[in-house]
Amino acid sequence: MSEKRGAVISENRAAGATAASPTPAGISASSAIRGVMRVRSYRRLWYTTALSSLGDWLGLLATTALATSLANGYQAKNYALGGVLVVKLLPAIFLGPLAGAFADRFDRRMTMIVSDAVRFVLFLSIPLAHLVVDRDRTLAWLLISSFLIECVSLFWMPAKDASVPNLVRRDQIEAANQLSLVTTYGLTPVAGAGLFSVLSLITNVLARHLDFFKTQPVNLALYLNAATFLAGAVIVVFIPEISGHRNGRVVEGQSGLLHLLREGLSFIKSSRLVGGLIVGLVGAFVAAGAVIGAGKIFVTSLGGGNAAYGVLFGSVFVGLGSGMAFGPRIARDLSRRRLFGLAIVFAAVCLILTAVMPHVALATVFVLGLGFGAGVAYLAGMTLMGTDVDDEMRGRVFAMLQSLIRVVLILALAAVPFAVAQVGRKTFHFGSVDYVVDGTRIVLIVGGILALFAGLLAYRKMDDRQQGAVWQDVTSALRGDSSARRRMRTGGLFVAFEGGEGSGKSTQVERLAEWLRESGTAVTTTHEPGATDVGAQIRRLLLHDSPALSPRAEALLFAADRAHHVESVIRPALEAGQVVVTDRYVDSSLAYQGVGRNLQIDEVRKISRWATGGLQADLIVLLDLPAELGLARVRGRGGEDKLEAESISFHERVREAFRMLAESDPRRYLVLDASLQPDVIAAKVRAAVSRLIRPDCAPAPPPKAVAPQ
Ligand SMILES: Nc1ncnc2c1ncn2[C@@H]1O[C@H](COP(=O)(O)OP(=O)(O)OP(=O)(O)O)[C@@H](O)[C@H]1O
Ligand SMILES: Cc1cn([C@H]2C[C@H](O)[C@@H](COP(=O)(O)O)O2)c(=O)[nH]c1=O
Repeated sequence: MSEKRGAVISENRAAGATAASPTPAGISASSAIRGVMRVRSYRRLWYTTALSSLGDWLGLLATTALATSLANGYQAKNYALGGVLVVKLLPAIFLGPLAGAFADRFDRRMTMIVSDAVRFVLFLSIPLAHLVVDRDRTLAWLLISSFLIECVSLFWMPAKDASVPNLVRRDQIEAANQLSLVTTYGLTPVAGAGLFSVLSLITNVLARHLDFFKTQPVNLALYLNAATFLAGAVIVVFIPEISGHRNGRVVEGQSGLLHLLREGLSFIKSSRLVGGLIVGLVGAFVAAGAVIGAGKIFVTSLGGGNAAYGVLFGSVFVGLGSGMAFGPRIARDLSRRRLFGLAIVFAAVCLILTAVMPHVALATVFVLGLGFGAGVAYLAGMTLMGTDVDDEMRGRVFAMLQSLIRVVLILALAAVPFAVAQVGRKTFHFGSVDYVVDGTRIVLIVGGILALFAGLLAYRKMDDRQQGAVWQDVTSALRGDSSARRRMRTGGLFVAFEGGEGSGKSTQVERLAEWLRESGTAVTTTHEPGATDVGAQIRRLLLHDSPALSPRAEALLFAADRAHHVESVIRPALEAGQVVVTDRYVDSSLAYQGVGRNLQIDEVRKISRWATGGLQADLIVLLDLPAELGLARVRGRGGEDKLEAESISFHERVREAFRMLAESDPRRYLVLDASLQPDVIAAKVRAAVSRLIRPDCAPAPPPKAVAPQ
């Protein structure tokens, strides 16, 4: 429509729409994960991650089992087992930063392929060595190859982690990390343990008939383990998108690894975000190390046995998993920078409370909370590294933090039993009563206090909303108190129609409003740009007056129109409990300016969020139509405006952008084929709107006959 009227306000009987079926402004974890898995290149990377992680867990079980079976005597077996664990942890301490620089300097895909191929050969060499050399030499080779495998894994990990943000959209990074963490620490350990047991059973059966399997009890697992890495390498060959980014670029002048290392270190020193992440993660892992290191003695001091220790230990991981799975759902729109520090503070408080509990069961509850906080923080940290650290630094930052985590864990695990022994039992006298306090409690409290300071410091360093009160943020996040929900409690509902030129938005806005009015609902129909007096002038500037505007100026003018529109038309109508139906809203800016004009979609989103004060539509109806068809519809009416006059490829990109936006948040969108008959479209829209304004979720009976769908 070339010239639009002002906002039409219909003051019918008050809506009284006691909408009880809230449409969350966020997106459910499962649909976010489905969305990210629809990205082909990411899906392939996930297959590789899953295979590699399965190989890692299977490899850990198989190599430790083989090491103990190769050693003779109780002590030697323990040394062999400890030896495998030590050689697995050691490389991270000195190789981590170098591996990160490597991931930033060389083609990440090639790094992953070569790493997987080398791991395949190394894992395969262990059972082969077992076939040709004696037990002692096999054990020696097992330790050497485990060390080398770990070194190679250090190159694979940052290359993989740093690639994820290049394969998915920015708003999908959190879901991608969630999936990757759940796969690595939830699914594959269980699958690896299950597979290991099954392979052991098979080996036992085979050993009854074949001598080979008697002497080679875990080799089947090692062969399969090697195969997972080979398969992983092959899959990465088919993810060319990983290579299409900055990695592999030769930094002009100085491109050496040493230079990259120095550059990485100075970036890490100067970045408040990375500084906050370091402090926070050190705090979180000191807390985790304290619980793991002191857990057994702590449980014993409370009168618990091995079973209680197992439950307490397991609770850390159950909490971690829940934090990663449900954290984003609970935190919703809370800034991830704030969330990171707050989650560590929460974990620290839980640790302190754990330490003062009189009973194992109560302590377990707080250990769950501790794990939950750590899980939320870890996911938020990973997400921030993906969203807020530039591609060229990401490998180094990932690698540095991963190394740091390992070092802190090793140190905490080593220091805690020592500290407990030093503190011993303390007796405090209060009047005539003596209180005996176990050393573990004191160590746990100290660990909690350290973590608390770390969380607060991280929060201070990273807070990006220093003007806004944190309590408001937190309470509204916990209540799920999005502006959409609040409005729906007052009865207001905000529906936006979006789509390309001539897709039938104005027609459908009118049809919906007519139906609502007939059912006695107060409706405001409106549009962008130009629904207010000021807006009408902006519309002229944007669409008709010459000269052409620069893309940024255009984006700002659309935002200015929107700010005035929201303030003077939309918000008052919603506050009055009306249904507001708009022809175009924020998505038009994201699609036309963000994608059509090649401005960054996130930048445009920020401007719109600021202009609207965060007001989102409860339902976005996307009328989807090939650009050519829509343009043919509107060109018939003459008087083309500046945007209509853009090329067909511009309008096709805009269409794709609308579809992509809908795909990333399917619960808020109704995507309709705009080539259907107007009556059919109108009926589908009515059904969706009915579900939002009627508590029983049933579509309202149409006020008049409509064509069958
Ligand atoms: N479902 C439909 N099938 C065929 N023609 C339609 C359909 N819906 C609307 N039209 C016709 O297409 C033309 C454009 O419709 P409308 O003005 O509703 O689209 P619009 O999306 O608001 O356009 P604009 O992008 O200019 O705002 C009108 O002539 C209208 O009658
Ligand atoms: C809100 C908004 C609109 N546009 C473009 C899209 C259309 O080409 C015109 C509006 O024309 P209509 O006939 O009123 O649909 O403006 C945009 O580029 N960015 C926006 O935010």
